[in-house]
Amino acid sequence: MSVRVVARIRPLLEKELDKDVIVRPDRVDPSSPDTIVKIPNPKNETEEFSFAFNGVYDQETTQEALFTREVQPHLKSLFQGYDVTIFAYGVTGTGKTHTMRGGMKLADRGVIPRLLSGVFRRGKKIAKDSDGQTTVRVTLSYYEIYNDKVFDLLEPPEKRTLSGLPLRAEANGRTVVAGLSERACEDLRDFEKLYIEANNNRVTAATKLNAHSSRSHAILRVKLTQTTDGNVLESTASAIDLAGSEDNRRTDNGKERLVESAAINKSLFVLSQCIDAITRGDKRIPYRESKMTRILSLGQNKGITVMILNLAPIRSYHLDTLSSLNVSSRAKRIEVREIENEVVFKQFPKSNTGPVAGVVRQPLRPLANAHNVHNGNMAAKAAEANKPVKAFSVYTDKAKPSIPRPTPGTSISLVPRPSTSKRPLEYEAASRQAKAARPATEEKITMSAAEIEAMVEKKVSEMLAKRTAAAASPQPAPGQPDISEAVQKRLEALERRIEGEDWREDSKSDGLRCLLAARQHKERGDDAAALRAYEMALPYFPGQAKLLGKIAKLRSRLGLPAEDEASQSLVKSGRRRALTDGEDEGIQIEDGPFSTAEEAEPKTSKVKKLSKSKITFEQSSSDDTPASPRTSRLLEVVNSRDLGLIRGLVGFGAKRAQDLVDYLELATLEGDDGGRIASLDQLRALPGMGGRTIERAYEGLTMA
Ligand SMILES: Nc1ncnc2c1ncn2[C@@H]1O[C@H](COP(=O)(O)OP(=O)(O)OP(=O)(O)O)[C@@H](O)[C@H]1O
Repeated sequence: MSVRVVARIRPLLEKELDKDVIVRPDRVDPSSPDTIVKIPNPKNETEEFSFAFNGVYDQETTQEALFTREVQPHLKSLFQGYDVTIFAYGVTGTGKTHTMRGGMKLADRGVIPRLLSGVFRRGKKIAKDSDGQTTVRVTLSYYEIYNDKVFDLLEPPEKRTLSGLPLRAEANGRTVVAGLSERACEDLRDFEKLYIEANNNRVTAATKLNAHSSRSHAILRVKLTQTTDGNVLESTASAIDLAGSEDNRRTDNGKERLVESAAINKSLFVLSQCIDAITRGDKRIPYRESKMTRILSLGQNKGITVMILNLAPIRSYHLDTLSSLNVSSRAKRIEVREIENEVVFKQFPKSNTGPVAGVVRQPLRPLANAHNVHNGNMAAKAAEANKPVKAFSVYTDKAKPSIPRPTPGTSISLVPRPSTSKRPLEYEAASRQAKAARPATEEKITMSAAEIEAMVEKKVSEMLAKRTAAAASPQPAPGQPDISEAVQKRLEALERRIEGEDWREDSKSDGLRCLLAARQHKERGDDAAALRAYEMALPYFPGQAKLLGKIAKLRSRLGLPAEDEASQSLVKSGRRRALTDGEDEGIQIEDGPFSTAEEAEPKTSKVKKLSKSKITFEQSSSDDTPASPRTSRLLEVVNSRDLGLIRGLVGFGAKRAQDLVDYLELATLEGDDGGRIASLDQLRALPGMGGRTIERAYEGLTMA
């Protein structure tokens, strides 16, 4: 079954009554329910885009109706041993919290209290119908991901550590939060008490857009344990209220909010990247890039997933709405193999020694968990059936011709696009075949270094533009030389670094990742998403003329007003403050000016001026005067991208050298200057190269 994606359009708020409504539900034919969301093309208002979903709920939809249609049917499956995940996605202020949590009045209660009510009711019925043979135990854990750190909401805020709780991958493929508390819940009253208390712990702060904006992703896990004659069946319902993405210019966020916002936007951005990667059938899904995506493991959790896309109907959300519609309509194409949890024989704790309602620390379980040990069974079953163990795949309807990409001026209907990508294992098999078919070319490594470099760059470009699926064809395209194993290894190493853990902690890579994603969106023709990604990259590279140029171009293409300088500088100053204060280790960037002398805007160059005034060596070789031999030598070493040579520079350790090389390789993809550094100013403008770094390297050069 694919991830079920439904859209809910919220009503106008009191302050919006005079606003222009641009989002409307529609249906395929008059007798069917709404399944389509229509929204004008921002470039041509006379046309409308249509996005198809599994269900669309209009402004009049009550909390009860939504629950009855979308959640209640899965309660039975939950008790049959399937895991159920329900999550709300959408821009800030679109009604996610309202949908998931709702209000205090009975009619206003959202999905979560209704879900719990259903669980308790059904649990009691099962116990009664079995004459007490079956016991049903409900335990809760509730946590939030705030600035990419996990905090237990069932614990008071004073108990939080700076780094939050760690995540751990279990043998069954699930990601769990280590050291999370669990509390047993006897009935709805128990739950409500806990839930209200925990929500008070949740980090909320007012923004201009929404006075009760939630600044964290909140994840409630309801664990159901059914025991009959010592046999235990466990299943979990997860209800997730994601924080909303937001545009910092629109929300007028302060500095602290900017840091939060960067973390929220990043995780949601990674989520959209994961959705894209899964639907394309990529081998590597970037789950690990954010804690939220690791936990959500969209398409990997083996149960039932419902994504509720919340939408605001008004024009001020136009581009944001389009962007969420794009992401969610792609999510619909993720297919999840439903696998029910196995009944496990287990010595259930005797009632006199077992935990009662109260705090129970979830033990650090051994990797081979006694419960829900799917992996072995799954693997065995999969082997039997000759099926991949992986629980997701993408619809691939190769017989159908591909639907052309939406172009401006065309009304599109985003029904699932036939994908040309392969399922993961097919892909792997194909890539193995491709390697096997390679030996003949492997032997003749007669390329020059420049040719190899060009090949690497071309290949990296393909990889990073996520075209690898196409490249996985067993036969190389006619006329295209295959690449050697050595080059292949180099590419893979680079890709690993980009995808890898080292980069995740490094904010420079976050910025680069945004640039890469922007480029991918641009290639797909999704200008709105590209603009968003470029704008997300801006705080990492403030004042970069090229980046600002791209943003300005896209904004004008999308018919948006030019970038507001004041808000830009707010983003920049907020970013810089966050960096210098070191408030958030997750997004720290190294020291130094980020702008080149030519590119920086005057008001952002305070730090730059300070560091520049200390520099006594050759200031710049960017003007017409020829560079000194020392400058030339330094640039030559840098542009060689030779790790050995670069590490020979004073102040360049392994990490800094590798970062520089990676940056240059990635910059090659972005820029039209071939990623070459032409001046000291340009070099100083690279992330991590500021401060005294370049001065020391320059002074440390010994000239023959
Ligand atoms: N279906 C609805 N019916 C009535 N009011 C709604 C509905 N959906 C949202 N609202 C109202 O809209 C406002 C914003 O909703 P909410 O706080 O749920 O947004 P959100 O998407 O969770 O925002 P954030 O991401 O900032 O947390 C609230 O005042 C809420 O009561």
